[in-house]
Amino acid sequence: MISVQELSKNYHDKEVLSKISFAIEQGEIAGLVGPNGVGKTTLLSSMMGLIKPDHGTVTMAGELFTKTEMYQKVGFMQDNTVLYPHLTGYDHLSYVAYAQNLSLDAVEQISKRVGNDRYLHQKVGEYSLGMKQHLLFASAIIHQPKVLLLDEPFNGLDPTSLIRIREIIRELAAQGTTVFLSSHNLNELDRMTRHIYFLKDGEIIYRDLAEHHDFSYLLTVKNQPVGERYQDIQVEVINETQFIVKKENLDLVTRLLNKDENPIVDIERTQFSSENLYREIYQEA
Ligand SMILES: Nc1ncnc2c1ncn2[C@@H]1O[C@H](COP(=O)(O)OP(=O)(O)OP(=O)(O)O)[C@@H](O)[C@H]1O
Repeated sequence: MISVQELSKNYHDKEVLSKISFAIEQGEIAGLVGPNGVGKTTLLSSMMGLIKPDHGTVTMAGELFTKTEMYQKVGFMQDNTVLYPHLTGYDHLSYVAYAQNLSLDAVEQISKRVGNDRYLHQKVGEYSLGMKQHLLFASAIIHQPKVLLLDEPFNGLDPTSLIRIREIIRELAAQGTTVFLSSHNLNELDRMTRHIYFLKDGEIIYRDLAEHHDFSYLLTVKNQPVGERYQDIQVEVINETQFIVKKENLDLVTRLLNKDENPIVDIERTQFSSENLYREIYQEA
């Protein structure tokens, strides 16, 4: 889980974060949203202890952000300025594996899973934006973190990569990883989470999208759900692996599917988009 308490950060006399407090439960995927320059990267970097906040504390997976033990439990996908152009993807991942006390087998495994194995031995200076994103994502999850912070993970990804990374994030969350994901891609956030934290004037505005509108979810699962326990839940069946579930039943159905090891392959909110909330909060036309 993630707990942020009264976190403040000023740059010179400009207040970017103003005593921010929030908590994200274990296994949740939560979104962080806000206009350019509002302070999302500052918040994530402060949570990681990479920027020293002026005030406040952060605890992730039970570890305080001031402790080095935290880095064994938390993964952070930063922007690509942290990459070294003269090193290969393999060099980068080997370094992270070494720092995390993992064998080099972990490098091969994670590269296959994320899909950057094809150009692993190429220098990063020759990478496209999407190729760098793959490498940054692989570096952030190579150690199966308990908490995962992602800064703009979807930038520059082609549709196949986007689907794969979305699936990996969901798999990690289903296994108990808490995910905090900063993105300008509201469509993607609509697909992945119902918990959104909007950053405005240094403060956090939390919205549980399920509380705002009466909507349902179209779920696509891996296998046909079977068993008596599904019988009492009102669902609209589309086909063997697709059905619509009302918002109030989503948590229950998700729990049952997790128990049956039947992962949700896709989830789509019907009727509503967080774009409406974004406009309302930032008062855009
Ligand atoms: N090292 C720094 N020194 C001074 N001001 C900074 C520094 N880093 C960031 N800022 C300022 O802090 C504010 C927040 O920046 P930050 O990068 O956190 O925004 P962001 O929400 O991540 O933006 P974007 O969506 O464009 O990535 C901006 O006004 C920026 O100019």
